[in-house]
Amino acid sequence: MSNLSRQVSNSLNLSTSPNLSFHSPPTSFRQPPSFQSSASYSAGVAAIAKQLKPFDTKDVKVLLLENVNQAGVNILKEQGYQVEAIKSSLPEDQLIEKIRDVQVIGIRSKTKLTERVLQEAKNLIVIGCFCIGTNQVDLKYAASQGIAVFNSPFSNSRSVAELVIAEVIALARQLADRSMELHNGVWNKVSKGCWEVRGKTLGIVGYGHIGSQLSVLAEAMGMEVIYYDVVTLMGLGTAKQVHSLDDLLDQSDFVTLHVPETADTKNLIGKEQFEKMKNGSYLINNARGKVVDIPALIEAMRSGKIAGAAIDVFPNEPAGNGDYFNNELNNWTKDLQGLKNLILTPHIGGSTEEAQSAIGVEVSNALVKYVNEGSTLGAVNMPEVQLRNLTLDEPNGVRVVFIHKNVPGVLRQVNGVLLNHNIVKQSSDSRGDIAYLMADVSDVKEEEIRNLFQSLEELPSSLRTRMLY
Ligand SMILES: NC(=O)C1=CN([C@@H]2O[C@H](COP(=O)(O)OP(=O)(O)OC[C@H]3O[C@@H](n4cnc5c(N)ncnc54)[C@H](O)[C@@H]3O)[C@@H](O)[C@H]2O)C=CC1
Ligand SMILES: O=C(O)C(=O)COP(=O)(O)O
Repeated sequence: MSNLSRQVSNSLNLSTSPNLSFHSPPTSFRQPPSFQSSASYSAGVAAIAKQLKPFDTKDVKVLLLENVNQAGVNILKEQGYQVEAIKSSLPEDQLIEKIRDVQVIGIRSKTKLTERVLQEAKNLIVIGCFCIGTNQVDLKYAASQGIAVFNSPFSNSRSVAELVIAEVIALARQLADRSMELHNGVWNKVSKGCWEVRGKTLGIVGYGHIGSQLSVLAEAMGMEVIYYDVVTLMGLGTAKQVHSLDDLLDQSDFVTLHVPETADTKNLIGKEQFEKMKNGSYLINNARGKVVDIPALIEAMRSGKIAGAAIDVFPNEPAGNGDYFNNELNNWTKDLQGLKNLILTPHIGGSTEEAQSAIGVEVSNALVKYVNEGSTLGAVNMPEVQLRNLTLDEPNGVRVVFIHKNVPGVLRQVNGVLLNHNIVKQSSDSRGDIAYLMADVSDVKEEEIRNLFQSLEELPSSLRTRMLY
């Protein structure tokens, strides 16, 4: 089959453009990979894994926004994909224009992939969030269109935790103000209102990857650590979980937020919560802009209730470097900029060389595994399904990926379509309304692929079908 040319139209969801012709992967893509399935070994045959490619890889169009790290860009380019990498996010109209054309999009925290945008993304099969948060993507709608979403769940956690440590000390010592004053020629040597952090209590809201990492670092500096989380979690070191957010606010000298943006965390910290915090305590927000009611923070800082704050994330953030951060973006910006002992940073919590290259590699590899092999391992909106490799000694093997509504009777229908072929292996799982099925089928002739594809697409439960070979 490898030498046959394929004419398969875009309506089959096999490629981007209706007019493209499809060819087998070049032989250069069939290098023996380092991984061989354990089953092949156990059979005593060192079978070579077959490198699956859905289409001539240069037909795969990828749009990367928000300055995705070069290590990630390179991985996608090495596959032969057509990669367009842009340093900023795009206004919605330009995003819609571009997303229509691509199978793969990579974004960071800024680009909103709403239902409105995704409705236009007719060719899109997968989204890579080159960051932790996935709140910027309508995950449910994406799944309903058979679009898988991947992220990097912890590659920048350490970077955020270290930034918080820096901020805790900087706030306790009013470091940003002193530095700013001296930049302006003012010598202001003060100790009033400046503290050591040793023995102070750090209250962590959200004890996940970042919160728990931070917990360890803070204890090493001699801080007491308490945390609040909706889930009961084991504290690291001597950190203790408290029963409620109010308990945490009541006991903490520093409150730091590490929750995702959800309906429940919107304005989690507002006027009422500031009143419950200790007099002269500090707030740090590296989570998401909407988690804190900023006008309420401004009031609490003006009154002296809150002695300092560090804010890295904002409800509306500029599209890219060099853009203005002013009242047009958020109508309280000027008031915020006028406050003392307030550290403002441009969403740099995860912005380190280490984190960005690790994220680039991790997410790009997940995208390649999904595009080429159908593996959903690590997907955030689909069940996780993967199959061991097809091997080169299985001639004319085809991998069927069938994303479908999670309703009764589908497996019977799919196996009905595949009736005349040997299903070498099959795996299927569901997550909410969506189910994902992969099957490796042997001895499929070139001309049969289209028919199998069409028969699967015609099943009432079908959301998206892909044939990899
Ligand atoms: N400033 C930056 O550059 C970065 C910001 N982030 C933000 O930090 C967030 C947290 O990241 P991770 O620690 O990796 O996430 P995670 O998912 O590992 O942990 C989040 C924790 O928050 C808890 N949680 C959820 N809702 C809660 C609520 N209402 N009250 C209390 N706890 C709640 C969860 O149970 C979980 O333990 C991300 O979702 C992202 O929005 C992440 C990386 C970089
Ligand atoms: O990882 C996250 O969720 C972050 O907030 C970091 O976002 P960024 O990649 O800097 O746009």
